[in-house]
Amino acid sequence: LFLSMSIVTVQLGQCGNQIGFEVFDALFNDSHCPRGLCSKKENEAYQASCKERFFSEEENGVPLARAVLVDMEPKVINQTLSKAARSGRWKYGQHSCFCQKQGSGNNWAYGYSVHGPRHEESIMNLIRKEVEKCDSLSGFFIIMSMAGGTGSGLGAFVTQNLQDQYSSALKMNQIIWPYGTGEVIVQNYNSILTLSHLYRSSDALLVHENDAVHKICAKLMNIKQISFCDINQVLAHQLGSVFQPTYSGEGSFHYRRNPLGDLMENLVPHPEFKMLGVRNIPQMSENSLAYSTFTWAGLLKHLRQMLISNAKMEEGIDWQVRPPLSGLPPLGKMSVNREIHFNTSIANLVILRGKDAHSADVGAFKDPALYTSWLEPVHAFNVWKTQRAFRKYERSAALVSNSQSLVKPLDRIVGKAWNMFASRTF
Ligand SMILES: Nc1nc2c(ncn2[C@@H]2O[C@H](COP(=O)(O)OP(=O)(O)OP(=O)(O)O)[C@@H](O)[C@H]2O)c(=O)[nH]1
Repeated sequence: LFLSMSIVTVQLGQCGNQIGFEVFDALFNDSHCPRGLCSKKENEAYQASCKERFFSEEENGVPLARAVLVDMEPKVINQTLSKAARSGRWKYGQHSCFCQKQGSGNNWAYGYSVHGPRHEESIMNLIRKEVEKCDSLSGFFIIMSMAGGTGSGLGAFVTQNLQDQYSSALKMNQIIWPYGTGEVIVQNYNSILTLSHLYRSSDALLVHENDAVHKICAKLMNIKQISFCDINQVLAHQLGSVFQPTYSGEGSFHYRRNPLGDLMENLVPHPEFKMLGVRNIPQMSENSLAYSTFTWAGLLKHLRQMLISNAKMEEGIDWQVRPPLSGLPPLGKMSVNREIHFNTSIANLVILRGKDAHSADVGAFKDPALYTSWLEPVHAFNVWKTQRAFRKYERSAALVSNSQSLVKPLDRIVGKAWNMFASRTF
């Protein structure tokens, strides 16, 4: 009766497949972490809930990721399959991959208009088989880059098909925002095409910026030579801290059944605003973690300031930024310089994991000054909790927000694309 509904993940292109692997690995490792810091019974319920969401069981007992892997070239898929098999703890299904010999060469239209229609039937069949393995389906989690060809073009095509064929299931896309500089020349075109298509067919876009995660690896994790693998592990950690089970309500010890549905309900109150970002705290290397202790009050104070000052990590937060004073007319508000940098939210969800999570005070996130005035502030904030600690963190918090923070990066990409178009680069 209280089993969780399942999520089918679709991993597309190099980026989607590499991230997908790290996500399943993080989920599995966390749910089998020996130090859950909670009762045995509670830990077992947590494991069962995670399993039902993200894994199905093979006959010999090895969990299989509820995932479909799609790429137009075999290299990354083969690497991904063998990494999972080598973990010895979970793997991908033998018949869950679709790949071809030739990529899309960063050509979005090729992914969307050529590969998509050509392989539609095979890909949708694989997805259908995965859906049929679920007792009940919460929805789809679609992982892809925004700037490549296969992941983004084909990903937009597949998302649209999912919308047509599974209109009542939720679709959340995890999209990777490209580095600001030094990547493929057509990334701005590709990004705009991806976003405009997903805006019509997806229920929510969870965005991670490569530049921001790169900085976290450098500053918080102290990694010197940063690889995609490092970036993907940080990203997977953030996603795990959002998608692992939490109690269904205040005082309840049952885990939430429909994670995607609840997430949308809490964070997407208006269908025109569906770009979400994640922040988490604390985030550090295992060495540093061994010597640190945290209080809920301290973590939440920092997390709130990260939100309102639009910082992606704890280091370098601007503590000058304050919510605008209520009662002043909008123009009056803007005249105070520090308030210009204030990041207004539509909705926020705070997720607390670990010791005494029930006693943490999240009142500061309920302040109406944090939110837009055209929605009822009572619906704008939600909190999910569990006593079960996440990975090695005795206490940790994640924040998923629907806020203004992506407006600037979006302006930048649109501006660059127009410039290229105006100088006839296409
Ligand atoms: N975070 C992260 N970003 C990646 C990874 N691999 C590629 N990217 C980003 O994804 C974009 C390129 O998309 P890819 O996924 O490599 O391309 P593809 O979808 O396989 O498409 P084609 O190569 O054109 O067939 C760039 O913005 C890269 O920075 C990864 O493993 N992690």
